[in-house]
Amino acid sequence: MPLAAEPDDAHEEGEDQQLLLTAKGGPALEGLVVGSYCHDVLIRGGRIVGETLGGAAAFVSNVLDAASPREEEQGEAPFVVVSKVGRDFAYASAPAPARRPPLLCASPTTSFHAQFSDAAASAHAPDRELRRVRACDPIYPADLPDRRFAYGLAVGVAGEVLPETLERMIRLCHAVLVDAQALIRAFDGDGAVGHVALEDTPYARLLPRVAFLKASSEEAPYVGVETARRQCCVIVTDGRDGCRLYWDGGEARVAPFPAVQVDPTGAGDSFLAGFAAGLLWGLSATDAALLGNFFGAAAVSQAVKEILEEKIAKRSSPCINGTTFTFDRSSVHDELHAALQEAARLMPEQQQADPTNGNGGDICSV
Ligand SMILES: Nc1ncnc2c1ncn2[C@@H]1O[C@H](COP(=O)(O)OP(=O)(O)OP(=O)(O)O)[C@@H](O)[C@H]1O
Ligand SMILES: O[C@H]1[C@H](O)[C@@H](O)[C@H](O)[C@@H](O)[C@H]1O
Repeated sequence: MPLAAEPDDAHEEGEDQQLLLTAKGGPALEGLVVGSYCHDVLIRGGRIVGETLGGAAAFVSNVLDAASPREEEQGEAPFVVVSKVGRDFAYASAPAPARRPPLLCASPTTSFHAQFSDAAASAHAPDRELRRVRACDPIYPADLPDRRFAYGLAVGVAGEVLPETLERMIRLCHAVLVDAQALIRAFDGDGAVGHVALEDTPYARLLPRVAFLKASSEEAPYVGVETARRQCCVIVTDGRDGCRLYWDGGEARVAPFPAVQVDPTGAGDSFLAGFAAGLLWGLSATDAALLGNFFGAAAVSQAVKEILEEKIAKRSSPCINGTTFTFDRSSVHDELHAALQEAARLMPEQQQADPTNGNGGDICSV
């Protein structure tokens, strides 16, 4: 496993030269998450169907808070988020930004329009066309705290993690996990998100000092898995089919968990954070990928919450435990019934459609 530090940052003599991501006995497991929060506008059939907090940092924070190990006396999971937003940022009080506030810039918050085809509502992998409509400032090396971290997650969404920033992360962190989307995204004049080959970017030379590189199956061809796996471990996520790990000398498939997919946004981010949490618990990479798959599946299956958000206006006061229960069949009853029925219908369909669900990972050597 490659070490993150430069020779001049070399660890003390006798220090464990392996990945220091273990919950038992290692250094404090503080993490460094670098990538900006953003605004996501979800569009279906030409209509805005949702506006949400986005940015891999937000999804990653939620999963790390839920799943990473911490000492009993620690209130919050130990990690820092370095993220940038503008004064228009709409989600400062959402849990992730409230706990770990972003740096404020003069430029506007990065915003994406995600255009979903109708297939997005089905059990199959959705089509999502992404367009960056606003871009906040990049994150510079000087924006990072000047201290050591057990691990780093480079999770940019709009090219904000500059090559020199990734390099600084590598110097500061024992092990760095990188989402390929932070490295290979390109934006045309309209902001449409495309990809460039990783080997043509200034990030390519940093790969041997990265521990894990995660790419979606759509990004994998731009990463060049066969070349990259000789430099670091590459994980390719494949939606409802789970993921594959590729390293120099072997590969493993790790099976998915069933999910009713409503919105794929954040699946990859949640995967990476779940995977990192698994490593922090001391799991092998293949076992940690199970945790990644679990959180990826959880991220896409927001079915019931989304349905409730869409169909039911917020009550002014919650009435559970109160004396204000009513028993009328309201006007949303039938609509709610139909939406929940559709979600329930998709669940077994999806499980049946994928006979590999529930199987363990198959490891093979190459
Ligand atoms: N429909 C699904 N059913 C079960 N698990 C899923 C589903 N979609 C995603 N996952 C889980 O989440 C992981 C990441 O999903 P995916 O490969 O779609 O990432 P992605 O394309 O990077 O996502 P995004 O860019 O939307 O965050 C998968 O490896 C899988 O474990
Ligand atoms: O919030 C989302 C999410 O972080 C996705 O992983 C990323 O691909 C999108 O660009 C972003 O808008």
